[in-house]
Amino acid sequence: MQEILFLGAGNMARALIAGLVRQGWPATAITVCAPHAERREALAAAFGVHAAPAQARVITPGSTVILAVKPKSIGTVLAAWQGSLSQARPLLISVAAGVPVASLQHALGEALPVVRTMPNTPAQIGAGATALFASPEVNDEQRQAAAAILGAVGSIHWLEDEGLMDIATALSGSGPAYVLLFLEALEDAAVAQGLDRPNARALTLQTVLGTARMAAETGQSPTSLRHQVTSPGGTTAAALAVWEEGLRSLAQRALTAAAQRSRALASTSKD
Ligand SMILES: NC(=O)C1=CN([C@@H]2O[C@H](COP(=O)(O)OP(=O)(O)OC[C@H]3O[C@@H](n4cnc5c(N)ncnc54)[C@H](OP(=O)(O)O)[C@@H]3O)[C@@H](O)[C@H]2O)C=CC1
Ligand SMILES: O=C(O)[C@@H]1CCC=N1
Repeated sequence: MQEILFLGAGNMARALIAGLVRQGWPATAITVCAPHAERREALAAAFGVHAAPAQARVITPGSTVILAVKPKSIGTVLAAWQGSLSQARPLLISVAAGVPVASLQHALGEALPVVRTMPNTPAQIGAGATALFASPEVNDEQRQAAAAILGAVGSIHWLEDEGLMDIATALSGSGPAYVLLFLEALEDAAVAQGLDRPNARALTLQTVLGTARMAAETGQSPTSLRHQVTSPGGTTAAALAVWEEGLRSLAQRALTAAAQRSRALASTSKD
């Protein structure tokens, strides 16, 4: 199994490591490197991976490096690792929102093979969704290596146009937060109308889970499945009339805002 070095020990590194180890990736083939000892050691304790301080700049040839730091830290981190990356020429997988391959290669000072990805936090239970874009320097073997790593923690979706990474980021990278906000809003509305919180939470969760599974497993379109719930003149139609007042335009505005922010993050990585 190939060696993986994580640069960064935050939320996304944790989600990917949790998912990889849960899916059977050997923990001893994973090293996590970050400046704060508590955070990297917490990952070592939780998952059995190796932890190393940020100064340990050794990269094994043939390994994969996963860049999991904030866009604004990328310039500093790549400058610090430049010598070791240049020598070992590993496959570099970036999970950073908004940061184009060209910016990463500019920071590296050379065109190393880079797979730019946008995973999401359900990766921690093997239920992630990742969009991927490969730079021209990535060979078939490296493409397969990236697919094996991200594919171990969920579904993978290659994009041929890097420009689409911003909308993929807005949809699936940030998407878990939208679904969670929807869960919160439904649960709170039910509680406000008298349902106890444990029942409100359980009914909300199972409704969203069951509906997503039904859509995935039947292969029917969301529109068709929605019609099956909606009796003419019934309760669902009464609620949908309210949702239709704003939900679709809110979805457009929310994804536009996220995609714009993704594009803007590219400039923070050059600081
Ligand atoms: N959170 C999410 O849902 C998603 C995030 N992403 C992307 O993942 C990346 C990380 O996000 P997230 O995990 O949420 O952020 P966090 O702030 O949780 O983690 C950032 C990590 O970067 C580490 N770091 C900072 N400087 C260095 C350095 N010099 N060397 C090594 N590590 C360093 C920090 O170290 P320390 O812990 O020591 O301070 C920290 O562990 C971002 O680019 C984001 O766009 C992509 C998809 C989804
Ligand atoms: O909010 C963010 O910027 C990151 C990228 C996608 C999800 N979280």
